[in-house]
Amino acid sequence: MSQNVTSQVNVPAGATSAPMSQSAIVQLQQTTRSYGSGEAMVKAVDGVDLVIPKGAFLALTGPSGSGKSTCLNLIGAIDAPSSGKVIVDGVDLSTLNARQMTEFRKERIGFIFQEFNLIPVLTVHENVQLPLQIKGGLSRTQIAELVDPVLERVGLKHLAHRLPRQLSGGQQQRVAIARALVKKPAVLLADEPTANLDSHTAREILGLMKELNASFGTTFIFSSHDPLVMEYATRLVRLRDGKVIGIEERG
Ligand SMILES: Nc1ncnc2c1ncn2[C@@H]1O[C@H](COP(=O)(O)OP(=O)(O)OP(=O)(O)O)[C@@H](O)[C@H]1O
Repeated sequence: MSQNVTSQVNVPAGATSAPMSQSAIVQLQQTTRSYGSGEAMVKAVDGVDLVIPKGAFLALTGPSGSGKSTCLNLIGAIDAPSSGKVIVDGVDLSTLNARQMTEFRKERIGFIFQEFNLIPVLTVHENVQLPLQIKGGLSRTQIAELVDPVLERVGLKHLAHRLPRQLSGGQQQRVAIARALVKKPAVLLADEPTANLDSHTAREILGLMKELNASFGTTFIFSSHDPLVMEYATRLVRLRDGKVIGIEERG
C-alpha cells in the first residue's frame, strides 16, 4: 500500500527518500512547534527527538498542555514544525507544500477523535466509504469490496444502514475506526479516543484496536490521559512542557 501511495503523492524531488531507520514509520528530529513570539512565545513541542517503529501501539501521554495534540498534528500533516523534521512513512513532511500535505494526509493517515466526528446524515456504510470516495478512482463494487470486510471486522456489518444517532457511543467509535482503517493508512492517529466512553466500552474499543494493530500491522499512535489507554499501549512516551521526559516499553 505505502509503495503505491508513494507514487501517487506528488512530492518534490528527494522528499520521499528521507533517511529513516529500517523499521521506523515516524521520526521527529529536533522538532519544535512554537506559537506567538517574544515573551509570549509558547513552545508547544520543544526539540523533540523520537523514533516510532512500524506496527507500534504507542501512547503520547502527559499533563494538559504538554504538547500531545501538537505532536499528533505534526505527525498527521495537519500542522508543520517551526524547526526540525517530521518524517512519516519515508516522507520528510517539511518538503511538502499545503496541497501535498493534504494529499499525504488523505492517502496515508487515519484519524480517530474523541467526538467520533461522523457525518450525521450518512449511514454507517456511507461514513466508512467516504475516505475512498474522496480519494477517488474506485468503482462502487471496488468500494464495497473494501468497506464490507472492514465493517465486518469491527462488528458492524449488521448495522451498516443505520445513522450515527441510532448507535451507541462505542458503536459510533467503531464506525470511526472502520472509516480510519478503510484506506489502509500507514499510521492511525487517535486523539483521546476513549474520552467519551464508559470504561467497559473503552476496554472493548482498545481491545479491538489492539487486534487490528496485530492483524493489519497498522501503527497506532494515541494522545491520552486515560490510564486505560496506557494499560493497553505497548510503548508510552511521556511529555512535559513540549519535551519528551521518558519512554517506557511495556509487554
Ligand atoms: N494554536 C495555538 N496557538 C497558541 N498556543 C497553542 C496553540 N495550540 C496549542 N497551543 C499551546 O501549546 C501547548 C501545547 O498544547 P497541546 O494542545 O499540544 O497540549 P496537550 O498535551 O494536547 O493538551 P490537552 O491534554 O489539554 O489536550 C499549550 O500550552 C497550548 O496552550
